[in-house]
Amino acid sequence: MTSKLEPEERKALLNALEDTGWRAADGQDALIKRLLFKDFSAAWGFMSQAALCAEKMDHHPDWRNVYNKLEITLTTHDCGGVSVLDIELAGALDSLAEGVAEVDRDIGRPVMRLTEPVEKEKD
Ligand SMILES: C[C@H](O)[C@H](O)[C@H]1CNC2=NC(N)=NC(=O)C2=N1
Repeated sequence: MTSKLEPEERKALLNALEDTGWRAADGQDALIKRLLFKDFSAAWGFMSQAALCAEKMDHHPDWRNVYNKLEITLTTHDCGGVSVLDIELAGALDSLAEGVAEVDRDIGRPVMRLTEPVEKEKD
């Protein structure tokens, strides 16, 4: 069973990853990163490659894609937190994203919506 990173190790590894846009997620023991692509095809192309890579690593991202945006969350179910497997997958995804995506550092924004809220019709 994979174990959670010890606090000191987690801090050091996360510090290094923060330069590439990864953050500790809010309200969940996980890593999160948002990427921006030229268009949907570029996002999907990356996701296809990333899926094959994740499958090889037997460690898989939680992700949400809206057109050219991708929000990736990494966590390890077995231990209910961030393990070395998340750090390794984060590094592999960063290599695949090089040159095809830019980091969306505007992490303070609300989570992407599938649709804009519909304005209620007035009687
Ligand atoms: C049974 C299988 O090995 C596990 O479910 C693997 C598969 N992919 C996984 N992916 C992620 N992100 N976390 C896990 O703990 C995990 N566990």
